[in-house]
Amino acid sequence: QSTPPDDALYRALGGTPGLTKLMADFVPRLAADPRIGEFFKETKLSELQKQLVDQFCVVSGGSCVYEGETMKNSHAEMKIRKADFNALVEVLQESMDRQGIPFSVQNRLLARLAPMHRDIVNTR
Ligand code: HEM
Repeated sequence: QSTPPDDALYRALGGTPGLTKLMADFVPRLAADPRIGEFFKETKLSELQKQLVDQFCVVSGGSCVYEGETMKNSHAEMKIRKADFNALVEVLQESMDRQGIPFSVQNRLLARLAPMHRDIVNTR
């Protein structure tokens, strides 16, 4: 018998409805960000938004299926610096603030995203 997934963080984020609202705010802000908006100029934002909802659901312990690419493959063609990664995290924090997500919940999510920098940041 397998242990049930710990979905406490997923629930604290408001489940799929909460994540859907969060990404609806976050993705347009990313695309408009003066520091990193340029990266997204060829991106179909509605598709990215959907992939992010699924990915954040999985990362936070919800029972979703993420069908997108690995972080390594999806970012390989872009030259992403640590500063770009940090800028994205800042925009995400702004969006989480706007959704009223408590700071402790924000930090639990960010702790699960942080290790992804190894696959995403590929340029000095
Ligand atoms: C924790 C940090 C990040 C996470 C969790 C993340 C997650 C994702 C996901 C799930 C996708 C979709 C992959 C797919 O459709 O198969 C994606 C695509 C993309 N990411 Fe990230 N990403 C992160 C950081 C960054 C950073 C720092 C940049 C650039 C500043 C960036 C730029 C992009 C772009 C431009 C695409 C779309 C590629 C396309 O048009 O198909 N990402 N990311």
